[in-house]
Amino acid sequence: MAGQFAGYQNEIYLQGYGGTAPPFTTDATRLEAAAAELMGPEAYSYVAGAAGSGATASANRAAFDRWRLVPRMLTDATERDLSSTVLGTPLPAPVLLAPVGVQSIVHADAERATARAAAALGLPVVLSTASSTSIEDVAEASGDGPRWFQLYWPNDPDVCGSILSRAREAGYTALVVTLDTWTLAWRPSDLDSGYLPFLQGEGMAVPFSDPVFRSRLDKAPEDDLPSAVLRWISMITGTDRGWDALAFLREHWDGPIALKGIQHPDDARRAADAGMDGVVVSNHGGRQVDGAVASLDVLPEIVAAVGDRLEVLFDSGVRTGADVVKALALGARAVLLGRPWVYGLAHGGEDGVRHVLRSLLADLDLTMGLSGHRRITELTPAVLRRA
Ligand SMILES: Cc1cc2nc3c(=O)[nH]c(=O)nc-3n(C[C@H](O)[C@H](O)[C@H](O)COP(=O)(O)O)c2cc1C
Ligand SMILES: CCCCC(=O)C(=O)O
Repeated sequence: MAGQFAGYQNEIYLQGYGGTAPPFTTDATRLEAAAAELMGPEAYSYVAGAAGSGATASANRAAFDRWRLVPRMLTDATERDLSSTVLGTPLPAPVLLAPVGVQSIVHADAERATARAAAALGLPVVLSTASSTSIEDVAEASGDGPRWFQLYWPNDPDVCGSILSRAREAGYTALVVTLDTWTLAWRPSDLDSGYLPFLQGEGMAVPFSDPVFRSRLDKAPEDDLPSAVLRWISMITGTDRGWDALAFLREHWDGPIALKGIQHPDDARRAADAGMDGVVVSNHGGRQVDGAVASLDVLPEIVAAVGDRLEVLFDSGVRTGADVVKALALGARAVLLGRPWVYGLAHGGEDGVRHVLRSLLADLDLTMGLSGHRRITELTPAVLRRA
């Protein structure tokens, strides 16, 4: 197990392609700057953008900086095993690819490229309902790789049931239900460019390939795109359902379910009361409520509230191996990574995503070893100090 991921460091040195030379940088900030040059300005703003002033997106990063690792010496951490099981899925390391919609605006290979890169490393993709590739096509690209499905919850029960049964059929094992985006937040960069990919029919592959959704339309999406898009948007927006409605999902999904976008311990308790298997502590990467609390800042209290009843996953702001260690030490079962691999996709499709994931895993592996930790279970709050 030693160097299972750390070996990528040697590979880079030996081939002499570190820094900003080809193929790609290993630094998250430079990666984003380079992606900005490669992507169209609208697509870049959409991916990088945040709600409002960007206060929550910045707070997500600042929260990591308030915790520091305390490395331990002579612990014999040369042999390391980062493996873990998350919502029933055995993983080589507790890292998943966060659900990210409309990947066609980033690269022509879109979700297929991402699925292949993730599968090569044994990390799960969480396929977005707002995908630009269908459930079945991504399953095919993912092959034997682990895959989960993220639901934007249609208020038409038959449409919802149809999408869920397609995902189960196609081998997606866990369901992530996103609750924090029942309407899009105020996002100035997209408003200023007047850019919303959905209105151009991007990110519609899941509903448009669904027979039940199609049966709800007067005209097929191929004949009347705007009406089909608006019909779908009207189905997934609104907050007419309450906690009771989770019973419907429990009935229609026989695998684990996690609720994404949880930020209050009482909501986490309600998730546990409703028979959910997990929550994802997340503020959607600062894309929804501007001024919302940093995701990492609420993680400990949510773990304290429900950590013994369900699995607590985490996202928003993870960029480095040390960030992963900090989130796991504060009680996360696993972390989801968002924007960085999307920038990798912009750089080089499947290779770019793989590079970003391998870089993060190598950094995580080295940070674990150099801090004196061999296993994920050794990460507890005791390995951190407040800065
Ligand atoms: C371009 C983009 C699209 C996203 N699309 C979705 C989505 O379709 N469903 C969802 O649950 N979250 C979506 N998210 C949120 C991510 O799943 C995740 O919560 C967030 O990106 C994590 O923060 P990070 O980017 O700082 O790592 C999206 C994020 C970005 C940047
Ligand atoms: C319906 C919104 C899908 C994309 C998304 O979640 C985001 O842009 O943050």
